[in-house]
Amino acid sequence: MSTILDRIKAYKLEDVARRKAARPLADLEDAARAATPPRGFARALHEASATGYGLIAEIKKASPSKGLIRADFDPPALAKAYEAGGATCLSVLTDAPSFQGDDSFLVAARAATRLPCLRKDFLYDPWQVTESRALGADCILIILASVSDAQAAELEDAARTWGMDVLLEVHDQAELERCVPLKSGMIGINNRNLHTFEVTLDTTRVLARQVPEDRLIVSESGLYAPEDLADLARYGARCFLIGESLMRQADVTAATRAILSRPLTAQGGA
Ligand SMILES: O=C(O)c1ccccc1NCC(=O)[C@H](O)[C@H](O)COP(=O)(O)O
Repeated sequence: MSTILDRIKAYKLEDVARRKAARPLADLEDAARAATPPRGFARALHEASATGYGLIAEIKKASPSKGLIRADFDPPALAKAYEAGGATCLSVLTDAPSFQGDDSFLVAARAATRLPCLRKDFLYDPWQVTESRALGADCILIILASVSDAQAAELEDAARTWGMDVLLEVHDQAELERCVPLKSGMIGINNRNLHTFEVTLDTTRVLARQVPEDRLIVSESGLYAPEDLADLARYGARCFLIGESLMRQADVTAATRAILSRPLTAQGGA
């Protein structure tokens, strides 16, 4: 039986084929070269997590698991609200069919702040990596559950060619082991199973201990309270990717400050 991730992959491959047919590669590469330089996504997270938490705050209108999350949706205003609240980086969903995202949201959010931005989308083809840079992305996501080893290496190489960082996303031990030959220093542990939508912070509790020490851990999804961050910090996660729980708040700046409000101690807990 096909899962949501299978369905996303199927329509994404068709969408990429359409986009490639509509835009010559040379034109896309010109746009990528003309984009403002990458802002150092991984560097920002390393710096923030040296003394506290690194927060990737997500601009997310809707999702397959929750439907519409935020009706009052203004990406530049949300980007500014996150920046004022202390976010380290932004994640912007650009996928339309499942998340009501749009490429223009990334462009507008990045232009509104100085924060490095992740293009949160489903990438299978190096063409999409070049497109991400042309849109201004500072980082791309590679979802190990949805690509082969060869595809992951190819996407990573393309991102490095454009000076972008890469967040490698895993959900189980087998996917984590597949990251070993890859070069990116950031491992995102997604607490959400993208096939079943089940969310448990135990995913981070179990996998974080197995991540090599030279990689930066980002715990993703299902984070609602400062206590969640403090708890996962004890397992070695100092960086977090949070969408829904912040997007549901009227005052996004206050919510961002609040979730970051339990700072780390020297022992790594709060
Ligand atoms: O959010 C979903 O329902 C979803 C379904 C299928 C594939 C991906 C999905 N989400 C992408 C994400 O990983 C999250 O947007 C991100 O980690 C933030 O999660 P949350 O804080 O729970 O909104």
